[in-house]
Amino acid sequence: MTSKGPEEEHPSVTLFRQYLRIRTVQPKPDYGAAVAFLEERARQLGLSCQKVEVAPGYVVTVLTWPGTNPTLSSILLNSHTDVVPVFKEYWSHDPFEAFKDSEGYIYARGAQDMKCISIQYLEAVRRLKVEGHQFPRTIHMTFVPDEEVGGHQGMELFVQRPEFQVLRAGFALDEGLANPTDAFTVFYSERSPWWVRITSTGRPGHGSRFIEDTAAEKLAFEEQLQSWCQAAGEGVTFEFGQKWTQPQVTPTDDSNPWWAAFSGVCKDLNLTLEPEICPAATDSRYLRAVGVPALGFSPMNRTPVLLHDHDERLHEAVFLRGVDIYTHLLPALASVPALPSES
Ligand SMILES: CSCC[C@H](NC=O)C(=O)O
Ligand SMILES: [Zn+2]
Ligand SMILES: [Zn+2]
Repeated sequence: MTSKGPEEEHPSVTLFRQYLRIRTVQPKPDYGAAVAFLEERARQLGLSCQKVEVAPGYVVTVLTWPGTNPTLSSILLNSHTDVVPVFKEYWSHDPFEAFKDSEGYIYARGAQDMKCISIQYLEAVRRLKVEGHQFPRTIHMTFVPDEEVGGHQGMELFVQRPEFQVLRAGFALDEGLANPTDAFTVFYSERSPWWVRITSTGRPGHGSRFIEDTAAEKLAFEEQLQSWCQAAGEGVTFEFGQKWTQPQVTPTDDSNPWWAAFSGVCKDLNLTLEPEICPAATDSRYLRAVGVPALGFSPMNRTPVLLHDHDERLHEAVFLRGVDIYTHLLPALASVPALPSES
């Protein structure tokens, strides 16, 4: 796809670039500006907009497109609003300018992780609404803060709130990763993060030894740490910065009607899926832990994995193809017939 001049730019791309310019960058994200942007989108789309302040200054914004059958559970489309910091000196362009080069690559922090997805959800819903569609299941879009620092002031609190219960989420989509090949990655589970802080009050100097990443999977790992600290002598302690112990798997076979709908659409569109366990933690873990099956999916094929990297970028054609893909996925997901538990 050749690049178009600004006057010819696809409006979905223009909206994406506007959202990328909002500085929701850790450690001091401008969440107020993101919420205002989303409220305006809700107004434009004729959707209700609910703001749930899960902690002071931490708002989860929920845009809702009601379905025709309120007895059915809903589809939850999740994205986080925060982005990771930048080392500006290593970027070819200002990471908050959303510069588009002559080939159509959009450079910005959040271009892959994951402001693209937020706008793709919104633009897919807009298209479907304009075409006059309505589906049995309600579609909620949740825009959550704090994911990049663990989600403790975001999704972790939100799933415990009455406002979350009221959504009656039956299935969720959340972030995945770009895939440099022709295929699309989809995550059905995650590694469980165990972040360990070891404190040694012994002799000064560099007393640390980095832990092999696979060791955290061993059931006896905590005891091993305990014994290492004891063996090291008085005044050596450890604490967990994160310790996730509720790994859940979303089934990827046709016994799961959500998977059947999701993978069926991908098949119809001739998209090759690569189902994997996510090598990192996302807000999906909080959703799965409260019983909501979730898939991590960022529709970016033929795209190098550049999240958190310098020069994070996404081609506008890949972005627009993602809007198309959600435009096909949402009708199928929001039309999944009543589950046995719903009848
Ligand atoms: C699907 S990989 C991305 C997951 C990751 N979560 C926090 O590090 C993030 O950067 O948002
Ligand atoms: Zn992310
Ligand atoms: Zn990230």
